[in-house]
Amino acid sequence: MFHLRKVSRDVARVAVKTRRLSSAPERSLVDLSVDKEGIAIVQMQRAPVNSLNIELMRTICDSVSDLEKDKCKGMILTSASPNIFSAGMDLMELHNPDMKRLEEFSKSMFDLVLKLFGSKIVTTAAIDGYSGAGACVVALALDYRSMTAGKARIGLNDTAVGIPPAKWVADLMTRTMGQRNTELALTSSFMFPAERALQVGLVDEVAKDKEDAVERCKKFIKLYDNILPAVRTHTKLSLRQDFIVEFEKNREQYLKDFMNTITNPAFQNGLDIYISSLKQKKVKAAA
Ligand SMILES: CCCCC/C=C\CCC/C=C/CC(=O)SCCNC(=O)CCNC(=O)[C@H](O)C(C)(C)COP(=O)(O)OP(=O)(O)OC[C@H]1O[C@@H](n2cnc3c(N)ncnc32)[C@H](O)[C@@H]1OP(=O)(O)O
Repeated sequence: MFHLRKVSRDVARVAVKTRRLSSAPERSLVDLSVDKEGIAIVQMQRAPVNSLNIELMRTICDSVSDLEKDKCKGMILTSASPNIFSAGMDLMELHNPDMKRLEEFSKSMFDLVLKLFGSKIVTTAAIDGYSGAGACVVALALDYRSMTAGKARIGLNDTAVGIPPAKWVADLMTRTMGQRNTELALTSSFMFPAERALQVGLVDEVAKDKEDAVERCKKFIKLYDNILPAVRTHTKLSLRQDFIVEFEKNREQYLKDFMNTITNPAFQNGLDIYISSLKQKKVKAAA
């Protein structure tokens, strides 16, 4: 939890609205606060591993929209879970899914990626722990990433579970890491420690701990203090327009591809085994 000296009225309104959007009224899925300089911290708190289900993705998406409306300077996406930024897509959403919900899930995922990638404000992530697959995609959609050294790993491990990454996912990674590094990362499903992630450009800075990661994000956001926000946004979006246009154009196809992948019986069998192995790990650890 961050202790902020002053929270504006606007921010209080944002926080209330965000809380209402949560699927669990008694406990918000994100903790949202804004400091006196207009920098927001959007802290995911969907225990135990911040797996991205529909509700968490929508809550993040709506939080960013609210921050944009309130003309926030920038946002820092981070996590309340110790040692885990996010475990990626919620596997329970993908396992024996209800078709209607799966479609909603897919839409929420696309909406989130587009919202983050095309956001008017400066978007950053303080990554303090595991950030695999879907979580890495979310991080890649932001402007800047700082990651703590140590046990934390980041990467797109789709091929390790037998799935070729979607074209838009590869495109997103290529924009950040270049063709060669993306090719190596995606074909090997390598999960990068912070120092290696920095070398290939997957993250921008290595931090010593979460607090340091957050501070580095703030410093990055403040780099824009002397640039007119409208000019910065215009420049950013004109450089990103090709990806956004291509995504919108192919969105229906991406949806179909996603639905086909998930509903493929071979994928479901593999997922069965994968989920059992995750549960088994816990049983073994307890023994
Ligand atoms: C499938 C995509 C097709 C193509 C789509 C196209 C584009 C999509 C964009 C990119 C694709 C993304 C796909 C994904 O993101 S799939 C998810 C990938 N994530 C993982 O494989 C991570 C799996 N989890 C772990 O490795 C570990 O849990 C950990 C995150 C490293 C944390 O380890 P630890 O602290 O030891 O905690 P546990 O392992 O004991 O887990 C606690 C608890 O949480 C459950 N859990 C873990 N991960 C997930 C998850 N992703 N979804 C749902 N639930 C998860 C785990 O089963 C434990 O539950 P129980 O307490 O009930 O046992």
